[in-house]
Amino acid sequence: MEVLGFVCIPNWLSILVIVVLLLMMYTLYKQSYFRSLSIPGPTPIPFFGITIDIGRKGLHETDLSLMQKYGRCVGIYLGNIPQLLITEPEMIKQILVKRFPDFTDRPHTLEDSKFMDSAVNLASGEHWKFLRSTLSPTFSSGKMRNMTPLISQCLERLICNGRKMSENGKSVEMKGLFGGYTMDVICSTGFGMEVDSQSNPNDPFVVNATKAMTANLVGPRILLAMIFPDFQMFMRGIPLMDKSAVEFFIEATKSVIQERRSSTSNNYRDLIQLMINAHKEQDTKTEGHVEGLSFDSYKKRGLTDNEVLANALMFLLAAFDTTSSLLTFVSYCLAVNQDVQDKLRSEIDKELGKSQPVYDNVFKLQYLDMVVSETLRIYPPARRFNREALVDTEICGVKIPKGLDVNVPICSLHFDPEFWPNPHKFDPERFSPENKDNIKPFTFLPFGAGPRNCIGMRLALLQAKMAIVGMVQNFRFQTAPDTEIPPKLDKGVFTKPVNGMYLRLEAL
Ligand code: HEM
Repeated sequence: MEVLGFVCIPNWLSILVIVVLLLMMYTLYKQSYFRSLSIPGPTPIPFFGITIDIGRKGLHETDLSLMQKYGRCVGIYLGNIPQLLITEPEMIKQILVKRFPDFTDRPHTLEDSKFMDSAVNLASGEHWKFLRSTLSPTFSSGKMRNMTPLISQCLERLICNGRKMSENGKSVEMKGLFGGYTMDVICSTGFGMEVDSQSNPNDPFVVNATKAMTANLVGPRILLAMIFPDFQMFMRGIPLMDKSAVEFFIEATKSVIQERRSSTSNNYRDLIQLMINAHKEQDTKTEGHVEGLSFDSYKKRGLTDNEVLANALMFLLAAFDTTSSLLTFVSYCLAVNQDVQDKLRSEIDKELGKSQPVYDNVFKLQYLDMVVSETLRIYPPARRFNREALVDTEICGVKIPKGLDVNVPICSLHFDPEFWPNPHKFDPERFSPENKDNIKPFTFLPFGAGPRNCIGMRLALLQAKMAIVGMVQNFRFQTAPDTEIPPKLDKGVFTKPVNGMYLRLEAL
C-alpha cells in the first residue's frame, strides 16, 4: 500500500494497524461506561483495566485503596468488564434485601461451563429459586443437629492427629490439618462417605479439591473473557476449574448416587440423599435451566441428574477452602493473642468442662462467637461477592444500568475505620453483647446477606465451633520460630496464607 504516493507500507502492516486501531476503539468504548454514569474510579489501562494492579497488590489492598481514594461507590474495569464496588451500607441493604427482585442473580462474567450453571451459586431467576428451596432444608437446625455425631467422629480424628503431629515438639501446618478435618466433615455430611483424609493428606479427595479450587485466574481463557466480554459465549466450553479434578468428583458422586438408588435403606440424611429424593424419573434429560420455566414447573419436573452432580460439586468446593481457612486463622489469632485464648479456655472450662462439643452447647458459648466473628472480620474467607442488576434502576441516587456487575468488597467494609475503629487490631470485644448493638448493619458481611446469602453458614459455623472447642480443650496454640507474623496472604478472591500456617500445638 502506498501512502502520500511515495511511502510503501506492506499490506500486512496496514492490516495490523487497522486491527490495533479497531481494538483500541473497542477498549476505549468499553472503558467509557462509568464516565457516562458520572461514577468515580481509577483511569483504566486499555484492555487490562485494573487487573495489573490487582495482580501486583492483591485484591484486598486494591479494593481498600480504591475505597479510600474514590469513596463508597467506585467504578472499575476488570479488563473491559465494568464492575461497581459498593461499600455504602444503605446501598448494600437496598441491593441485597429491599430491592432483591431487581438483583436476584449473580453476573455470568468469567463463568464456567454450562454444567456448573445448574449449581445453586450460579443459577439464575426461577431456576435459582427452585434449587435454593430444594437444597435449603439440608441446612435447617434439625438437620444440623442430626449431623453432629458425624462431625464428632471427624473431630476425634482431628484431635488424635493433632496429638501425633505435635509429639516431636515441631510446628504443625494448620491449613493442612484443618483441611483434612473439613474434608472429612464434607464427605460425611454431604455424601455419607467416611474418608480419613486427616491421616492421609494425599487422599484423592483433598488433592482434587485443592486442584479444583485453584482456578487458573491468569490463564488465556480468563484474559480473553475479560478483554472481550461480548464474546464470552464462544469461550464457555473451556473450563475454569481443573478438568481432571472435576471429573474425579463427578465420578465419585455418580457412584454414591448409583449405590443409593440400588439401596433399600432410608436412613441417609445427607445432602446427596436430599437431592436424590428431589430427583424425579421423568424428564431427567432436560437441561438444568429452561428459559421461561416457572418455579412450579421446575418443582414438578424435579432435579435432573446434572443438577444433582453440579450441586454436589459446588457443596464440596464452597465448603472446603472457606471453612478450613476460618479455622486456620482462628488458630493463628489465638496463638498470637494468648490472653484471648486464656479467656476462651476459661469459658469452655466453665460451660463444658471436658465434655464433647455438640450442636446445643457450642452455639451458647458467647466468647467463642466473639472470637469467631472477629476472625471473620479480619480474615473473611471470601473477599468479594456480587449481584447483577436485572433492570435499569437507581439506588441512593446512583444510576445502575441493567446487566451491571455489582460487587461488595467484604475486606473494604471490614477494615473501614469509620465502622471499625483501629481496624487492624484483633479485638473480639467489638462483638460483645454490650458493643454488638453499635455495629452498623451491613458493615459485617462474611457470609453475605439477604435471601441469597451463604446457604452453608450454619454448617460452617457448627463444624468450625466444634473444632475450636475440641482443640482448645486439648491443646494450647502457640507461635513457633517458623510462624509468619503477620501471615502473607494470597492475592486472590480467597483469603489464605501463602506460605502455610505453622504453629506449635502444646498438648494439655
Ligand atoms: C466460613 C465458611 C464460609 C464462608 C465465609 C462463606 C461465605 C460465603 C459468601 C460471602 C457467599 C456469598 C453470599 C451473598 O452473595 O450474599 C456465599 C455463598 C454461598 N455459600 Fe458460603 N461460605 C462458607 C461456607 C460454606 C459452606 C460450608 C457451604 C456449603 C455447605 C457454602 C455454600 C455456599 C453456597 C451454595 C453459596 C451460594 C448461595 C446462593 O447463591 O444462593 N458456603 N458463601
